[in-house]
Amino acid sequence: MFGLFYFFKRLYTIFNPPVAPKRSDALRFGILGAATVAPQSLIIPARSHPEVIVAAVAARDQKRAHAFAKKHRIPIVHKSYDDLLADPTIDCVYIPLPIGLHYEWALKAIKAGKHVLLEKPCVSNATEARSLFRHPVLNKPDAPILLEAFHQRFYPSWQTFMSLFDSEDVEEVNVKSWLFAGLLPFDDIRFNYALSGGTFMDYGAYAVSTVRSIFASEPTAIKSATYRPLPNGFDEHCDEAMFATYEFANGGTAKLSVDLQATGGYWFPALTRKWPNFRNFPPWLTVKLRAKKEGTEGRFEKWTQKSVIMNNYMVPHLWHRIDIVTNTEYRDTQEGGKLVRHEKNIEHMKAYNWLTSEKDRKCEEWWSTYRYQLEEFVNQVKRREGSGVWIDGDDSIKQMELVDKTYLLAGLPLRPTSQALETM
Ligand SMILES: NC(=O)C1=CN([C@@H]2O[C@H](COP(=O)(O)OP(=O)(O)OC[C@H]3O[C@@H](n4cnc5c(N)ncnc54)[C@H](OP(=O)(O)O)[C@@H]3O)[C@@H](O)[C@H]2O)C=CC1
Ligand SMILES: O=C1OC[C@@H](O)[C@H](O)[C@H]1O
Repeated sequence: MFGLFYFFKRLYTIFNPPVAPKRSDALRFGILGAATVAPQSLIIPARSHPEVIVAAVAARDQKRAHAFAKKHRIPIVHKSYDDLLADPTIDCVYIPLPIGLHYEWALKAIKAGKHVLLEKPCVSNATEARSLFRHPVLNKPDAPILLEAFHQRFYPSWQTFMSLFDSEDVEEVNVKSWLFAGLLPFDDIRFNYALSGGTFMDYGAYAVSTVRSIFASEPTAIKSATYRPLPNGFDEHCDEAMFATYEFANGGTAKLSVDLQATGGYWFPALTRKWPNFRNFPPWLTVKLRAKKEGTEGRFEKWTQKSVIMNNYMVPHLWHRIDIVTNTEYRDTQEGGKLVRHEKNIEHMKAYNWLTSEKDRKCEEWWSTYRYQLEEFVNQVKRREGSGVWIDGDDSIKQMELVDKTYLLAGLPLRPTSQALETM
């Protein structure tokens, strides 16, 4: 009963956080585009941050820009994205544009000396990623900060989850990221090749980032990659779903299943094949660790095997649960290792804030993934240490290299490179 009350109170506060008085040295953010995601990813989190002011927005359509600014109490409306970048009162720029425009505007923004919070995935492909993250502007002293906004990695539950195992011991990872069919129209920006759409760019980006973090390395091989196309009449270069298997140097494998139009899976498949499928929503993943021999008692060997499951790894601030499943087996060495006893234990964990052992890290139970991300972004801009969680440019480049390789193996073209590409 009390649990339910605190659950709803936390949810309410995520969307209605207390407003912090702003410091005189607060960073002034501008947003490129009146994007749907901007309130959840920046505008609401900014309210509780004493060092962040959302000061300006620019949209292609002036009426839309003014309506957006009024709704979210943003004082300045610029006539164009270029005008916003030229505004000397703006320190940081948030870019929630379609992926195909990320490179061009992120490059313009860093060249204008702005710090950039860039929506995920950072750019369309690895060529763009290398050009952007290795751009000479970022090597200067006092260079702007550029962050690919993989918000979920900043959240305590992800860090807690990662602390529960050693990457070397991971045998198998299974990621299931399905969005039930019908929520996104087939003409959404996510399914538009010219804008670098595709399910693997969207939900897939989270899945790829996740397995790369879990193994703390890049795959040595892609064992398989297959996709399901969009229905006839929609973009043939965009994947509606992608299924891939990767192999890693420690012998482990990762299986990804990402789908933005999940259907079927019910009884009477012929009848229900087009029904939306809610089975793997919210997205979740399992990490299976190698079995370990714990010791010997007389003729018996004790073995344990753990699996760690992260339920709702993408937006854990709404709700999440970490399950730790431990299988203990006793084997008789005089009977060829015959199983004589099996015990199964399941523990549940949650981490809506940092653990007690991490008390020096700042947090509130109602901070969203985006609020944690904003905290670290500001820490980096202000050259402060922060929680230590960060995603650097090399990480973003490797991420896009794997996305590219997967698309090619699946038989789809790389997402198109921007006309604005600069080669060094
Ligand atoms: N971190 C997260 O949790 C999420 C991240 N995202 C990411 O955020 C970005 C935007 O997603 P979302 O807010 O859902 O999308 P929207 O379609 O709502 O917003 C995209 C914005 O891009 C602008 N835009 C500029 N050129 C184009 C064009 N040619 N076609 C369409 N839009 C254009 C529009 O701005 P204008 O107002 O100027 O017209 C629009 O507001 C994507 O990169 C996506 O991957 C999305 C959802 C969640
Ligand atoms: O980043 C995202 O997170 C939430 C999803 O619903 C969305 O498609 C994606 O762009």
